[in-house]
Amino acid sequence: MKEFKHFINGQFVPSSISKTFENRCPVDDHVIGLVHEAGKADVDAAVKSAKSAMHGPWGKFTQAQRIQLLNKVADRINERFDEFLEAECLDTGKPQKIASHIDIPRGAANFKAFSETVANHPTESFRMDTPDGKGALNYGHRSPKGVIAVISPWNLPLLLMTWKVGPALACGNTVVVKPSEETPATATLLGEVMNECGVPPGVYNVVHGFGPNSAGAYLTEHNDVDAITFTGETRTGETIMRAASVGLRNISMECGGKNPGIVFADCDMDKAIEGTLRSAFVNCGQVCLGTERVYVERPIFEEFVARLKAGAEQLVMGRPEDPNVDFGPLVSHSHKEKVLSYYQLAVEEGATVVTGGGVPDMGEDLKNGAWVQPTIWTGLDENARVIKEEIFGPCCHIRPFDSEQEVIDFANDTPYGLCAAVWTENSSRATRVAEQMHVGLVWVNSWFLRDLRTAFGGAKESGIGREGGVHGLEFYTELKNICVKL
Ligand SMILES: NC(=O)c1ccc[n+]([C@@H]2O[C@H](COP(=O)([O-])OP(=O)(O)OC[C@H]3O[C@@H](n4cnc5c(N)ncnc54)[C@H](O)[C@@H]3O)[C@@H](O)[C@H]2O)c1
Ligand SMILES: O=C/C=C/C=C(\O)C(=O)O
Repeated sequence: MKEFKHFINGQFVPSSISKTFENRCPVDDHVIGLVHEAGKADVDAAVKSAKSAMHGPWGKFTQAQRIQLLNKVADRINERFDEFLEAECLDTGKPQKIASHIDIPRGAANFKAFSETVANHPTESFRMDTPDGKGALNYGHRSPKGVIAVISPWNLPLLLMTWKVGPALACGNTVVVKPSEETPATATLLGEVMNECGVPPGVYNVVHGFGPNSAGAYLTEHNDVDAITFTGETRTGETIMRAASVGLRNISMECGGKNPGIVFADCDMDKAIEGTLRSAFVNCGQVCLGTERVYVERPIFEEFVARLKAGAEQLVMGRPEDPNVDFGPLVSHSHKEKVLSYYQLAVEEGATVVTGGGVPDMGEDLKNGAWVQPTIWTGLDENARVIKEEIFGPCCHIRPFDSEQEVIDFANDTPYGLCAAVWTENSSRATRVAEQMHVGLVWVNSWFLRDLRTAFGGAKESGIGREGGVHGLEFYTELKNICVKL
């Protein structure tokens, strides 16, 4: 039986409390392996090793040396691409067709992109006058924060974890990663890659386990953790912020969303349908940036609903390794129960089910998997819970609108503020609407088109802070002003 151990100080180590839990594949519920659960002592050891590594060879590396090493890590992920792909798809059930284009290449790219940013970013400098006429020179100096705790979710495990580990290491920090209990595999595999590339022991550590009273809580409450970067649910983010308040440790929060898609009658209909289909259903709807509320201008409403329904019904479900498959199961049975409870609630709240709404018949072979149907609703009131709460499944509600102001109000009427997609061929309108969205990211005539140099993060309950490009430097480094009297 495969075992997923902690990776501490360059070594794979078992649970100090001799506890393991099963890692199951959501495609058919088979057991992939046993995950070692961290006790407090394991987390202590990981944090200690990360702290010591700051004072070892890693702490003395030049920026160029660090960058060279991280480029090597990226290359090695690509060399072991098939292993990462298989591990990610077993854990999540997602189609290889998707993970081979998104998760694994981005997992590697995250190490290169942030190295480049750090290498090429200037620090500020201000020359000032002084009464003696000789002046003074101020300049900014960035140093690593220290030990960064990385708490990551299960939906894009390698991508979202390396999106934080890449910049953290590029800036010279060390990390302790707590991957989601649902998806321990790729974070563990990355430990092997770190060793193969010669990354010093203690720079990258992984502890496995759950949130409350387990690895997640032990790590975020640990005194020697200098800053915490988190991606996951907003309510979990609140708990982590409370933990971070002790010792006034910095946080970066990327949380939930209930993102609107706004489709104007003057859109390119083919593009809007293709983009909305992806934004609602890719990764079985388990993307924080996904669209769960679609607003369509009334003249094209009927046609849009019919075409989105046709597209949803053409999605091919099946095993990850089948190249024709574009739709996998949800990540787990507990998540399936949550999503199905919203499918039921939608009907209770008065929705018309346009397509889906239940569990597909996947045949004998896959009957134990966490499968649900892609689902589209119409007819709900804007105050319905299904319109207000993040479901994180392959579903969306479509509502007609009559004016630009009306749809802006609908779109913003949510506690979340992660992203929005606007579909129109009128560029003035696109800009006008985009600027009025209370979110961190807007896509016009596209969705999930990512340039790693740009700011990424959410407004309102979708997050605090921005990562990406130079923006991550604010979080991953301590900026010091040095004033030199001339
Ligand atoms: N904004 C973004 O960039 C972004 C990206 C992806 C996912 N998400 C959000 O993530 C959620 C789905 O992921 P999830 O279900 O894994 O989220 P989650 O909040 O349940 O778990 C995320 C991580 O936090 C850990 N955790 C849970 N409780 C904890 C605690 N008390 N202390 C410390 N750690 C704890 C979990 O073990 C896991 O590793 C959705 O809400 C989605 O919108 C946001
Ligand atoms: O589920 C959320 C997806 C987030 C994507 C990114 O953070 C990214 O592309 O960098």
